[in-house]
Amino acid sequence: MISSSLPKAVKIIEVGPRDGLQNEQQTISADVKIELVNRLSQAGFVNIEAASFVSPKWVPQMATSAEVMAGITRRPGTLYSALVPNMKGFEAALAAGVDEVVIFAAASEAFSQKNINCSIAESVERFRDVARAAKENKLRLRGALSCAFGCPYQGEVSADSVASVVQQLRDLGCDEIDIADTIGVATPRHVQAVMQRAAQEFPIEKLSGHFHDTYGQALANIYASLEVGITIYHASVAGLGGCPYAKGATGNVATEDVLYMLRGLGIATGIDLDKVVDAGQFISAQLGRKAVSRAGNALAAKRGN
Ligand SMILES: CC(C)(COP(=O)([O-])OP(=O)([O-])OC[C@H]1O[C@@H](n2cnc3c(N)ncnc32)[C@H](O)[C@@H]1OP(=O)([O-])[O-])[C@@H](O)C(=O)NCCC(=O)NCCSC(=O)C[C@@](C)(O)CC(=O)[O-]
Repeated sequence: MISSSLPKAVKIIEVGPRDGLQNEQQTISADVKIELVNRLSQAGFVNIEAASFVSPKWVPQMATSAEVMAGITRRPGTLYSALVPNMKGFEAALAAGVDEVVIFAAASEAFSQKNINCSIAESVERFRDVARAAKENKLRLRGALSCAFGCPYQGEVSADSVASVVQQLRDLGCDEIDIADTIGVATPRHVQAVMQRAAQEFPIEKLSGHFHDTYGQALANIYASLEVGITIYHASVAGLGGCPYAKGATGNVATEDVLYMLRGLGIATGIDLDKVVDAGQFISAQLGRKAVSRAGNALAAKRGN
């Protein structure tokens, strides 16, 4: 059932420093990453995905994660999150002082193998220890579910496969679960169907939408998710991003575009759009290219920078 009214407020998780930068071919210094996180903190995000404690052989760009976590200025009220694939990653994340660990599974067997070198069942077993350790250390636990709308290796992914992994992540004790369109193939009705199926297994207010914009559908998919009551969204400043294990995947939906749309809809986020535009211009200049965010570039041009 689609509710006729949209939520009055939503939470935006800024994933640019992690999902956004992990696929960059050029080495980005820890100092630049720290400056980016600091600028995003000042913009008012309550949750920033700042790091990833994965194997540096698999994702070299994230090898500076401990340095980044040590160098940032923490804003009271902001949670700093990091991806953790196993206990080795958990120990590093704990030592680095992350507030929230993100275990990441897939709704597709093929993607699970390519991304974390094990089956979905094996990944859930591996995450069991991480989940227990997170609880023991009073860290927040988030579960990410990749390829919830399609897989680059096996194609279609059913809503029931998504629901089955949502159930398993719920049983591990996740506080929040991300339903991710890793390769950006979803369209609005499909998104609503999958979100509603996932919500049969996990409270809808703790489900989030993580949309890549590969096919230009991300804002439409967020609007469709708002219609069914999803109130947490991931976005990446300047539209940074791509997954190293999903060929052709482009960036996450740009945070500036999402904030611009939400502002127009009268939906509160608590985030200062101007400061996000500045952060987007900063990181794009560092990367030597124009930001992918249409709203970000338009607002920057209007201001004359
Ligand atoms: C899971 C593994 C480690 C398995 O990788 P493996 O090769 O099967 O594991 P292993 O246990 O044999 O370890 C291999 C080497 O990595 C080391 N190692 C092992 N673990 C760690 C660790 N945590 N931190 C640092 N080092 C580690 C380990 O010590 C060893 O080093 P060596 O002995 O060869 O020198 C690997 O596949 C991996 O790191 N994968 C991560 C891939 C990744 O980060 N992908 C992008 C994430 S984005 C995503 O998933 C989608 C999402 C969440 O963004 C949502 C969306 O957009 O849709």
